Amino acid sequence: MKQVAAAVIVSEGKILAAKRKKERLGGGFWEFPGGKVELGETAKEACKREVKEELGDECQVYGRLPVKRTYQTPYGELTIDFFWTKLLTKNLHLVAASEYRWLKPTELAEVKWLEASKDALELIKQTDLEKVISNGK
Ligand SMILES: Nc1nc2c([nH]c(=O)n2[C@H]2C[C@H](O)[C@@H](COP(=O)(O)OP(=O)(O)OP(=O)(O)O)O2)c(=O)[nH]1
Repeated sequence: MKQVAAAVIVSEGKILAAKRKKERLGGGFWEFPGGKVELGETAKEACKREVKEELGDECQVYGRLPVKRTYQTPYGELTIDFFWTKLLTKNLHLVAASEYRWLKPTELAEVKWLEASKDALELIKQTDLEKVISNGK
């Protein structure tokens, strides 16, 4: 089974959404930056690495979102770990996605998300984002 780590990046009350390039699986749909966990790495480490690869930025990874982990998708069965994440420098190089948007929780439904990201979206809407990434954890 494919194991995936995804970053729910929070900044000033907004969440970073990325649009997958057309030619990729799930192309044209929106997702949280991330990708497959590699051999010998934890999901949290993969989350950090993918943010660096896809956005060119360092980040701080906080806790896991308490949502379902296993999803049946058109691309097979996936285990996805979503992590609350904060960028440390905001030097975004938009390398991996075709487009990015910072969305308020109330605006998340304005883009078409991958099906397996939807539990995370629901949870985000119910969460006080200030609390999630405060305390310098
Ligand atoms: N990053 C991410 N992937 C998601 C989300 N929701 C969801 O279903 N996925 C799926 C899409 C893909 O099938 C899989 C992620 O794998 P990927 O192909 O993007 O991984 P990767 O970046 O390592 O890709 P590659 O190097 O093989 O191109 O997880 C999400 O919110 N974020």
